[in-house]
Amino acid sequence: METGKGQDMKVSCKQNNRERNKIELVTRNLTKSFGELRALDEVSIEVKSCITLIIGPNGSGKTTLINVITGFLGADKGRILFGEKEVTNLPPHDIFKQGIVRTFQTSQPLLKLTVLENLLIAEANYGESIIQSFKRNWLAKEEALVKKALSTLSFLGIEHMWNEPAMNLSGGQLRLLEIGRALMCQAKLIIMDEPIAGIAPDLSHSILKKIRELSGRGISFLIVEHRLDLVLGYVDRVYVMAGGRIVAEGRGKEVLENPRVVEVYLGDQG
Ligand SMILES: Nc1ncnc2c1ncn2[C@@H]1O[C@H](COP(=O)(O)OP(=O)(O)OP(=O)(O)O)[C@@H](O)[C@H]1O
Repeated sequence: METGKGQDMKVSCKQNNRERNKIELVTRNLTKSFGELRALDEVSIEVKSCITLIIGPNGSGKTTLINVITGFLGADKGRILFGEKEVTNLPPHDIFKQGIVRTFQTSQPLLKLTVLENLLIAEANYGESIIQSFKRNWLAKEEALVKKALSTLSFLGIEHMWNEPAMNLSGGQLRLLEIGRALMCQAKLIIMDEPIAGIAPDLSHSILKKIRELSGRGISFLIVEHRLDLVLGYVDRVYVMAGGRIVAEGRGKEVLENPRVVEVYLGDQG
């Protein structure tokens, strides 16, 4: 990994409180409708440089929020700021270039590539400047890139699989690979939709621990996850959505004590 950019996996750089409270991403009154349905209704959140979790019953607007933040859907109203920069309704590739990286399930063609190739491709996709510098000094660049990829795999604990087709990885290892691909893209904020869905508890805890460690090294996370029993112990801030609105917010497990949260979840079961 590159040194001095907060992503060197060998360097411990625990954040102080002020850094952890730095606001990375802000949404202000974000609104999105599908026909008559208001999927997002004046959603205002602050994602600080830590782990922020969004929870809520099915259909409450969590994925729509992620889609609008990452430019996959346009907002009807409202603003999104990343650092000082306005990113509202920018196309996905421009939002990606700002350092907001969304993880996706590894696609079918990528599953045929090796684990290492998956990381190298992620970095190569990062933008023209890298491709240009690659042309200028390709050997040194390639060496550095492979070193960075192997270091990332080692941090994630899947370095022994480097030469295996990604399709040979377990579900949990694939999630780690998705994180690895985001790290190769110099992500400042990683957005993950259900990172531990369908993963056994032991491996889920391993994934969440890695996320926690990365957060301590300056990478922010915005996570949507339904498995509250597993995830709540790892996050710093929780927003609860229902009917397209933020109905509660709090720190970790304490949010579940909020009567409004109990109400929306009980309503979901009924
Ligand atoms: N492309 C779309 N066209 C029409 N309606 C949509 C579209 N995408 C989402 N919706 C609707 O918007 C509402 C919010 O959906 P969204 O997927 O954001 O909820 P969610 O909280 O992510 O749900 P889940 O936890 O089940 O994934 C739902 O009523 C959904 O049916």
